Amino acid sequence: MGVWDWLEYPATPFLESRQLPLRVIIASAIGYLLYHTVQRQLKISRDKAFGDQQGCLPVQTWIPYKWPLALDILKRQYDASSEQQLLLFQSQYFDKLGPNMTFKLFGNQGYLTADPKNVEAILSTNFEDWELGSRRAGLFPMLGEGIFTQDGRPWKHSRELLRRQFVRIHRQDSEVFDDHVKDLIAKLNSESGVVDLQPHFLRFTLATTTALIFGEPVISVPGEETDAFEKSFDYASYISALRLRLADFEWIWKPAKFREACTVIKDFAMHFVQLALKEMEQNGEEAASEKYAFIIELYKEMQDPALVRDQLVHVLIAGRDTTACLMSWTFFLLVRHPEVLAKLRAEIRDVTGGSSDMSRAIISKMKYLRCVINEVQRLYPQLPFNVRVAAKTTVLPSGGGPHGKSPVLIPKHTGIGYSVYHMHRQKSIYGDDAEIFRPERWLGPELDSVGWGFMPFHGGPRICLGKEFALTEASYAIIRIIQTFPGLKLPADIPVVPTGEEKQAMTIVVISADGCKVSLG
Ligand code: HEM
Repeated sequence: MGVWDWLEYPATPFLESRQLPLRVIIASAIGYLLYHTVQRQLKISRDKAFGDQQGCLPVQTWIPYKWPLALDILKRQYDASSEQQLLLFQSQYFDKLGPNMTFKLFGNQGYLTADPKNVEAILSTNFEDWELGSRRAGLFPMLGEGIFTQDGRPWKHSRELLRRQFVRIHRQDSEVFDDHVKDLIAKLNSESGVVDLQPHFLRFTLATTTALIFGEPVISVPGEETDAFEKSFDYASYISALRLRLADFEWIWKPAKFREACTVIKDFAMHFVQLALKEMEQNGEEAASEKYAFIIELYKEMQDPALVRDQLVHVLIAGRDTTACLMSWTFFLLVRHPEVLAKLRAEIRDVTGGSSDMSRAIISKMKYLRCVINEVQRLYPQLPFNVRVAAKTTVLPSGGGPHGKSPVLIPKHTGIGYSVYHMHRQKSIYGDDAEIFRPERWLGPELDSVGWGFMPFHGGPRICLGKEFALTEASYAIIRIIQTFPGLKLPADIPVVPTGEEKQAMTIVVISADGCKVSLG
C-alpha cells in the first residue's frame, strides 16, 4: 500500500464510512502543517535574503546556560530579584559580553542591548518597525485603553490629545507646585530623628499628579476612599510590574485581589470624571475648565467617560512613582556626597539669595542643579529597563559578527530588552569612573556628544510627555528642602556601599529598597 493510498476516496458509501472523518482530520492536519512549514521556510529564506542585502551577521555573544530550555537563566534572575539586586546581577552579563547579547528561552531567540545605536534605531530611526508586545496585555487590567497600552493609530491619537494638555500645562509656571511643596516642607518639619524621605516623596507626587489630572490633589480629601485608592494604586502597580516581567505569560498572574484593586482605581478616577462632567452640565465648559481642564479637554475629543478615565490613570502611573523616585535617589546620593551637597547649597543660595520664591526662570539659572539631576538620572534612570517587539522583520545596526559591529537581522515578533541602566554605566561612554557619582562630568564639553548614550526620558516619537513637568517639580522640591534644612546629612549608622550595590526594589521604576533615610539636622 502506497503512503497516500489511505487518503483515497473510500469504496464504501459516504455515510457508511466510519473512518472518513478521522481520515479527513488527519489529512487536514498534515495539510495545515505542510502549508505552515513551507510558509515558514519561505519566510526564513526571504528574511535571510533581506539580512544578506543589509550585511547582517548573527550576534555571537550568548548568555550562558546549563539547564534544558535555558531555565537556569530564569532561576538566576528570580534569585537576584529576591535578593533585590537584579540590575547588579545583570551587570555581569554586560561587563563580560559587551552591550549586545542573545539568548534562547523556550526555543524563542531574544536579544538584550545597552547599545545607543540599537536603541536609537528601535525608538527613533526605525520606530515604525517596533511595537509594545506583551506590555498591552500586562498593563491592561490596571490601565485600560490609553497611551501606554497602545501602538499605531490609537497611540498617535492618544499622544496628540495628551500632548496638547502638556503644552497647556507648560504655559503655567512653577506656581502649580507652590501648595504641594509647602505641604511637603511642613510635613518634613514635623519629623524628627532619622527620616525616610521616600514615602514623603511618593505622597508629594501623588498630590501633584492628581491635582494635574483630577483637578484636586487626592490627599487633600482624606477619607476611607482615598486611602483605599492609594493602597490599591500601590498594589496594582506592583502586580502590573510583575506581569510585565512575565511578558507573554502575563495571564499566569492575575489574582483576585489585583482585579479588585483595579476596580477601586477605576471607580475612584471615574468619580472625578463625573464631577467634571456634572460641573460642565450645570455651569458650562468655561467654568468647569477652571478646575477640571484636563478632563474636559479629553472629554471634548473622546466623548466617552470610561476612555477619559483610563487616560487619567495612564498619566498617573507615568508621573507619580517616576518623579518620586528621581527625588529619592537625588537625596540618597547627596547625603552620601556631602561635597556635592555643599556645592549645590552654595549655588541655591547665590541664585535665590535665600528667598523661597520660585519660577522656571530661577530654576534654569541653577546649572549645577541640572548637572546633579542628570547624574542621578544617569546612575538610576527611573525606568531602567524596557522592551519592544519587532512588528516586522527589521535590522539593528550593531551587535553582529565576531566584533559585534555588524548589523543584525531581527525577524518579525522577536523581543528586544534594552537596558538604559546598563547603558548609562558603560565605561566606553562615561569613562573609567562611570560607576561614580560625579555631577561635574555634565559641566564642561566632556559629554557634548553623548547623544543616545543618555536617555532617562527615552527619545523619538514616544519620548516622555511629562519631562518638563517632572524636572520643574523635582527641582522646586529639591531646592526648598536644601534651603529649609541646613543640617541635612546621612545618619551615622547607615552603611555606605558603592553605587549600584545597594538593595533595589523593582516595580515599574527602580527605587531604593531601604528607602532614603536622612537626618534633617
Ligand atoms: C523623572 C520623571 C520621569 C521619567 C524618568 C519619565 C520617563 C519616561 C519614559 C522613559 C517614557 C517612555 C516609555 C516608553 O516609551 O516605553 C515616558 C513616557 C511617558 N511619560 Fe514620563 N517620565 C517621568 C515623569 C513623567 C510625568 C511627571 C508625567 C506626567 C505627569 C509623564 C508622562 C508620560 C507619558 C504620558 C508618557 C507616554 C508617552 C508615549 O507613550 O507616547 N512622565 N516617561
